[in-house]
Amino acid sequence: MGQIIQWYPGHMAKALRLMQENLKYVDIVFELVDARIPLASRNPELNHVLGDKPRLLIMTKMDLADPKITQEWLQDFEQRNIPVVALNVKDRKTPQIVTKAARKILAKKWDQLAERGVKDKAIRALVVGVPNVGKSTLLNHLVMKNVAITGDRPGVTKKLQWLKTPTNLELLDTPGVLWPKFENQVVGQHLAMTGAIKDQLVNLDDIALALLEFMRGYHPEAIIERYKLAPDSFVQLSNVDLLLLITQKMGFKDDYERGSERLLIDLRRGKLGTYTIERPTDREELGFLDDAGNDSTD
Ligand SMILES: Nc1nc2c(ncn2[C@@H]2O[C@H](COP(=O)(O)OP(=O)(O)OP(=O)(O)O)[C@@H](O)[C@H]2O)c(=O)[nH]1
Repeated sequence: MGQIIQWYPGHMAKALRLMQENLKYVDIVFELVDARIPLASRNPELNHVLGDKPRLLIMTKMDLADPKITQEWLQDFEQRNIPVVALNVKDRKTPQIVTKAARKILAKKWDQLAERGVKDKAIRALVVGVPNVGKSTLLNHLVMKNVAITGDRPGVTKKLQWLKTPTNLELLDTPGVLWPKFENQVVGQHLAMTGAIKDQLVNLDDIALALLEFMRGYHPEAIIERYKLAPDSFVQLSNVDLLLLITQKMGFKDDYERGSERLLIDLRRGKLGTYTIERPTDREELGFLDDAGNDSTD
């Protein structure tokens, strides 16, 4: 259960401090959030740590999210003057999309540099985000196979290692790990549903019940079809009874822990369709900042 260590406040503080120290070496921060849980997968502390450092918000796993709600989120962040893109990190176009967005954000500064004779300067970036959000996948995808470590830059405790990309980015080789804000039970459930918290750390049947509650309001037909339930099961049964019924249909008799695990695997593998758990209107309920700078940690 080594992962538990990630939740220690001391570790969180240390990681944030390290990130803060590394910030001075980069031009921009790529903050990754999961498109299905754009609130729970952020850490409001980052707003403080970043100060006025340019940031590009990258909503990952767009292919698993509800496209309509992704559009709502894009608008929401844009209205808050946070430059944002949504993507499937593994998509071929990802390096172009990310590089173009970063260039746009830094265009003015780069124009000034060009006037002073500095041409084609690489953009240096730090990738940050909560566990499982896609940081390593993005790094690997951006550098493609031409991994080249550019050496000899000053660093905090050691020389920093940079990865060059074919699109003229230079990425710090170690992404910054952020911890989710974990005070709110519902936030924890959302993180667990998407797999951002390791299954060993949570009670799977609690998460499965939370998932059924979500599906009840959002997408009942996905559950009905997948597990061949009677159409009115959602109306007649409590979540617990529904979970037991689904467990039976899966052939696990009354082993609802196994049923819960399978239900979550089905969700994460996209067998229940695309879904987005959080909408822009959930900010207040989940105790999240409004991104105008007045966040809940102020
Ligand atoms: N479908 C889909 N899967 C993704 C996407 N981005 C990442 N993944 C998958 O999500 C999982 C986690 O990705 P990682 O790149 O390891 O995430 P990380 O942020 O580096 O995780 P930690 O090392 O735990 O901090 C992997 O199975 C990836 O293949 C995406 O945009 N779409």
